[in-house]
Amino acid sequence: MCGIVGVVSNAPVNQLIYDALLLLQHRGQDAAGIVTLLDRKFFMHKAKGMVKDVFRTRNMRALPGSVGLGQVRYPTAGNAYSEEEAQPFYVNAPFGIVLVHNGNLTNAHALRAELFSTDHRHTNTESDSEVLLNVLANELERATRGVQLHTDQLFAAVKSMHKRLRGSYAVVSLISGQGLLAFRDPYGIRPLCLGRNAEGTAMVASESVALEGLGFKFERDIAPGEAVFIDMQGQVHAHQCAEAPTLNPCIFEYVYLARPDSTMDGISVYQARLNLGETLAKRVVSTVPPSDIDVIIPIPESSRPSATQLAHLLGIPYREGFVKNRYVGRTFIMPGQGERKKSVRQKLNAIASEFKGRNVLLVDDSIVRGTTSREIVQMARDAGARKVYLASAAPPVRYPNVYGIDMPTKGELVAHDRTIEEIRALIGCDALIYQDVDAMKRAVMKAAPATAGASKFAGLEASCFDGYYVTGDIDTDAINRMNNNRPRVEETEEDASRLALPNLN
Ligand SMILES: O=P(O)(O)OC[C@H]1O[C@H](OP(=O)(O)OP(=O)(O)O)[C@H](O)[C@@H]1O
Ligand SMILES: NC(=O)CC[C@H](N)C(=O)O
Ligand SMILES: [Mg+2]
Repeated sequence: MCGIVGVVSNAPVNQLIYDALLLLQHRGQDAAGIVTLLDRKFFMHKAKGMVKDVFRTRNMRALPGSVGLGQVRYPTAGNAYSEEEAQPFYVNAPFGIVLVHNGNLTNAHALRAELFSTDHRHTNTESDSEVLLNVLANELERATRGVQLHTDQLFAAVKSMHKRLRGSYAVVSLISGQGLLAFRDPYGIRPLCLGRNAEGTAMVASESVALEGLGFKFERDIAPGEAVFIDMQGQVHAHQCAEAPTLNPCIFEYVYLARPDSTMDGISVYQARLNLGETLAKRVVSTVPPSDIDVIIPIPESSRPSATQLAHLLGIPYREGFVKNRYVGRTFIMPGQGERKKSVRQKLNAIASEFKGRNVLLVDDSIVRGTTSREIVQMARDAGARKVYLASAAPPVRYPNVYGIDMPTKGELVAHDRTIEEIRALIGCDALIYQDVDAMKRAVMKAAPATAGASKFAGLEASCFDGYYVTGDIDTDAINRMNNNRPRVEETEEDASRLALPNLN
């Protein structure tokens, strides 16, 4: 899950895109980039790092034009260390196209070979997004051969792309001299929405928070399979380009990835997290008697809404026992286990008085590799807690995710092939309570307003919890191939042996 944004205005857009990327920073911390368009010429600046570090004043001055796009990257394919794989990507023909992508292609390997052998196109990085751009270029070239570019050709190109691409993709692209083309995969796995401000500037973005935070009015989500073209005058043309689109948004967006103040496909992320706390409360009481819990403490940041609701329903005091260092980013999306582990300690510090002599129930939104939980449980014990219980607002993450969350190896998942008791022993808590898969799905769907209708959803993409891959073409070979092209980071020996099961006897 990266953050993407595109803008068509009649005033300079560099600052607007920068501000939107800041609002989407939680979706990617690894690299950032902006392209603007002025008189058919693209201006680009991209580099590794957070938005505020990547763009200095001199870089901003070198981004003129009233049309542009940007991205914050969380690598899921290719090389996390490569500056070249920061987005946007550029290709010179046809017309000149730049593109940003959120998601993960599951057939990038086959497409790369096909692009070379059949389409005679060269890609120069390991990024699946560069492959995606070249497929767009190829299909656009084919659709416009011998004719003037018109919206019909743009939509025909997206239609052909849907036939070639597999996996998840929310895309924003700029076509020099023409306008902005945005589209979403036929399963609607990754989010994308559209809005406008009082001056008539149009914006597409991954999350509604980017629109609302900048004074734009949210207009609508882009539908699965739909393409939206915004011409240079700001006029929006939309067309359904997929044959049988269905809406299956990624459930992990609601659990962890998105900001709580965003609404995606009609579902408020905050309300979904409150609901998850509510259903989690039922699981907690069936495992630990509430009278045995003195205090409920969230593991900041993302678990807070679920923890407040849980505490409210159980009638147990809610306390902020961990203080978060706001200058350390999100741990889960950092590349490399060593960095993630170190960051948990740097990021969270316990207030000993909230733990001393108490039975505490710690609440997290999810437990993936178990990095956070293991450190936090130990910190709670070090701070003097008597008993440390742990509850997760999401069920065990047992299967690889191949749609844009970097957790494709089963071996990395603390819950894979382990019983709850084994996981509990590994994490080191006195009781471990997980949400149930169906309860999680119901809790998120319950946050869909009656008017928008739960009926528009075919389901929620929840493969990392239930092992069901909505695109239907994910087997062990596909997962192995993607593993071979994962963002790789050097691991220490200690990291490698980290998940070895301790002797439980
Ligand atoms: O089991 P793990 O592999 O540690 O992953 C799960 C943890 O990572 C995330 O926190 P993160 O620090 O990324 O972000 P947050 O501040 O939004 O909670 C998530 O909220 C869990 O706390
Ligand atoms: N998280 C994402 O959306 C990643 C986009 C793309 N697959 C990359 O690795 O750069
Ligand atoms: Mg967290």
